[in-house]
Amino acid sequence: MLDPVMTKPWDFLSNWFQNDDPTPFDTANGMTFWDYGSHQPNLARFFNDAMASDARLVTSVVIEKCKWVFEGVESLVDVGGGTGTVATSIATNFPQIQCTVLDLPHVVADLQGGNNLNFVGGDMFVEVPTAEVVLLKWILHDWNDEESVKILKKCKEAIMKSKKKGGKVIIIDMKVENEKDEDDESYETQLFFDMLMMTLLTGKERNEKEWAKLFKDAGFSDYKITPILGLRSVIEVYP
Ligand SMILES: C[S@@+](CC[C@H](N)C(=O)[O-])C[C@H]1O[C@@H](n2cnc3c(N)ncnc32)[C@H](O)[C@@H]1O
Repeated sequence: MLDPVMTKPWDFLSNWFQNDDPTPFDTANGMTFWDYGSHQPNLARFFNDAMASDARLVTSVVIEKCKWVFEGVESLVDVGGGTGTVATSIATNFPQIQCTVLDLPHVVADLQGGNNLNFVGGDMFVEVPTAEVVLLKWILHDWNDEESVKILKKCKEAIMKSKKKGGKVIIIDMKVENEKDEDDESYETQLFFDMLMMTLLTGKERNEKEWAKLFKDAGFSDYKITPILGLRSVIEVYP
């Protein structure tokens, strides 16, 4: 997070307010964060390592506290699943689930799957592989509402094409609170992540009302939120 590539965009906030670039990162580097990663293996490597470290912690908590979200599931695609830390853990703990990781081609190019795990290079805005369950961990907060609705619609198409009925999207992401409670650090973390998503990407952090609007706009009928770790929740979204 302290690599100059990540810190430089903060110096460009003022310029960005006066131009039409999508993000301060674009103003500082002349391309989007994801394009930069595809040109600069170093950024991609340390970013993917950071994501994998977070994934190890969060997945262990989800598997311990929310095992039931995966019970009875036969196929799952982890969209934007990075180098596969979450999917590997799910594939190991739930051998009956056929797991697929979808990520950008350069991220998954050299990765090998296993018995019930495979990697697919692609673009989630174009197609999400068919599966009963679609997992989105740390994905939708990277994108604005319009982009998030497009991703969710692709996820819904993937679920509807699955032969097994009763599918869902499982989102692992932040649900922010608008009211400030006694925990200053937790409130500051929400604000920091909201600013970080705006500075590096086109995203934002969302409260429950904002999440619910995304789900409705993408054609989903219901959802259930289970808080798991700090500000992080598991959100199950039903077609
Ligand atoms: C914030 S990371 C989250 C990684 C992983 N889900 C985790 O939580 O550890 C976002 C991921 O989305 C991937 N990504 C970005 N644009 C994508 C696209 N158009 N199609 C598929 N994956 C994409 C990135 O390469 C990155 O691995």
